[in-house]
Amino acid sequence: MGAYRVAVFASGQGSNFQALVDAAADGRLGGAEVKLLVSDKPAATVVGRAQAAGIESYTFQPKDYATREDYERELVGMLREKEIDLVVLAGYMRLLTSVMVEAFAGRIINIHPSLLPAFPGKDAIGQALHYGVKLSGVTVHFVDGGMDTGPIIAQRAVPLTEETAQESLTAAIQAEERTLYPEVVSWFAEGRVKLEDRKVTVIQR
Ligand SMILES: Nc1nc2c(c(=O)[nH]1)N[C@@H](CN(C=O)c1ccc(C(=O)N[C@@H](CCC(=O)O)C(=O)O)cc1)CN2
Ligand SMILES: NCC(=O)N[C@@H]1O[C@H](COP(=O)([O-])[O-])[C@@H](O)[C@H]1O
Repeated sequence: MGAYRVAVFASGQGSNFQALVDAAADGRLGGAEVKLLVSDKPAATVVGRAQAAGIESYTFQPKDYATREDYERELVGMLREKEIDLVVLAGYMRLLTSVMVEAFAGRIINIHPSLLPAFPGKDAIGQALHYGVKLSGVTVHFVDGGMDTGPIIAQRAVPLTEETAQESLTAAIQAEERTLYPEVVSWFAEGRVKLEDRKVTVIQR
């Protein structure tokens, strides 16, 4: 049996992508390999990170397709052809339709910069600051048909003080993300994640 094959979907800077690539190189990804980067933003920084790491990237522009389903059907075909085991969304800023969600049921995860179900969607950090929470954090969850509504796999808390501003909270959250996401992917590579209804269990080694 070959290595556990991961495709990362990203639209922006790619710090989570880089953390996953670095973890694989350091042997901290449970034997998984990042085999592909997919981006809807061909000029995004993350694409340059993939090129620098020697990882294949596939970019597309949603405006070139009549519907989301059209480009997702192409993505599904490619992911199957490359025998991808797990789709890891890492700052991928497009809603997935049932085409992707059903084709990779139980094999698509996302990282979100809040303690879901609080502050789903865009600008979760800004939402948390505006609300005045004393504790925010990071969530890794399964991706389902809703926006950030899938079963929760792992969470890490990040405290706020009166001095916490957007920049410092973003830095603290992204530091937690860079540690948590590789750990969660390694659990999948080791076959230790079980999902029953909405209950997620990670089997201890
Ligand atoms: N079916 C699902 N798809 C996605 C999920 C999910 O839980 N279920 N998570 C998101 C990630 N995400 C926040 O975590 C997110 C993605 C997309 C958007 C959004 O408003 N996108 C717009 C386009 C924005 C743009 O082009 O810049 C859109 O899709 O029309 C907000 C939050 C990933 N997908
Ligand atoms: N709603 C999704 C969302 O807000 N995702 C967030 O986008 C950032 C991507 O950073 P990166 O491109 O440096 O990995 C990450 O902080 C991730 O949690």
